[in-house]
Amino acid sequence: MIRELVGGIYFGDKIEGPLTGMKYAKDDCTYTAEQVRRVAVTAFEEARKRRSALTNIHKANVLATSRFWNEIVEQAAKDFSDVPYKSMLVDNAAYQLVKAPAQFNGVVLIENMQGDILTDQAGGIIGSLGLMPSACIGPEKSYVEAAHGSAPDIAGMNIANPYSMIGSVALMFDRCLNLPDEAQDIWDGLFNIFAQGFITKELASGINEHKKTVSTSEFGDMVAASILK
Ligand SMILES: CC(C)[C@H](C(=O)O)[C@@H](O)C(=O)O
Repeated sequence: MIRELVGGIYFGDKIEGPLTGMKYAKDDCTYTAEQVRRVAVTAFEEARKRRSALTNIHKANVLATSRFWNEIVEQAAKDFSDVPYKSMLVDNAAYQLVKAPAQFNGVVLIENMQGDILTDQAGGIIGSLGLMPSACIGPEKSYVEAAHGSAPDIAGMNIANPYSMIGSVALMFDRCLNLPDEAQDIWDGLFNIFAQGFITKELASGINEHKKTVSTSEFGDMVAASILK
C-alpha cells in the first residue's frame, strides 16, 4: 500500500488551539499536482517492478481533491501502459478489503487520510498490525518504522513480534540504502523462520495455535542465523 504522507487534510489550514465555545471547526484538504504525481509515479514504478496491477483508491464521487487526484494519477498512468490499472471508491475498497482481499494483490495507491485508515484495516486482515513494515520515502530523506505503536504495555517482556521492525530494516536496505540484494536476504531470512512455523506470543492464537511460540530475541536470533547462512 503506497500512501501519500505529506499532503491532504493532515497538513491543510486548521484552527489551532482550544476549540471550546467555537461555532465551527475545520480542516482543509489540499493536494498539489506535484505531490500527487510524485506518489503516483512511485506507485506505478513499484507495480511495474512487481509485475502487478495498481489499484488507485479515492472518493471522487464527493471530493474535489479526489477528482484532481484521479486526473493526475491517470495522466501518470499513460507512462505505465504496461501496468494494469483500476480505480475504486474508498468506501467500496474498505468493504472489498474484508470481503475479497486477494483482488488487492499488487500495489494500492491511496491518499493520506484514507490511507491511514485502510492500511490499519489491511493489518487487521493479515492478522496483526505487527506484520506491517513501513517506509516513509521522500525525495531527499527517508525513514522506516514499524506501522504499530511502541507497545509500552509489553516493554521488557521479550514477547513483542519483531516482524515489522525486521521488515522495516529490509525496506531501509532496499529503499534508503539502495541495497536490494541485502534487503532480499533479510526478507528470505524472515520468511524462512515463519515458514518453519515459528511465531511470537502476540500471534499465537486462532489459526496459529499449533505453531511454535518463541521469544522476541529467539525469533530475531533465528532470523539473523538464517540470513548469515
Ligand atoms: C500517529 C498518526 C498521526 C499516524 C498517522 O495517522 O499518520 C499513524 O496513525 C500512522 O499511520 O502512522
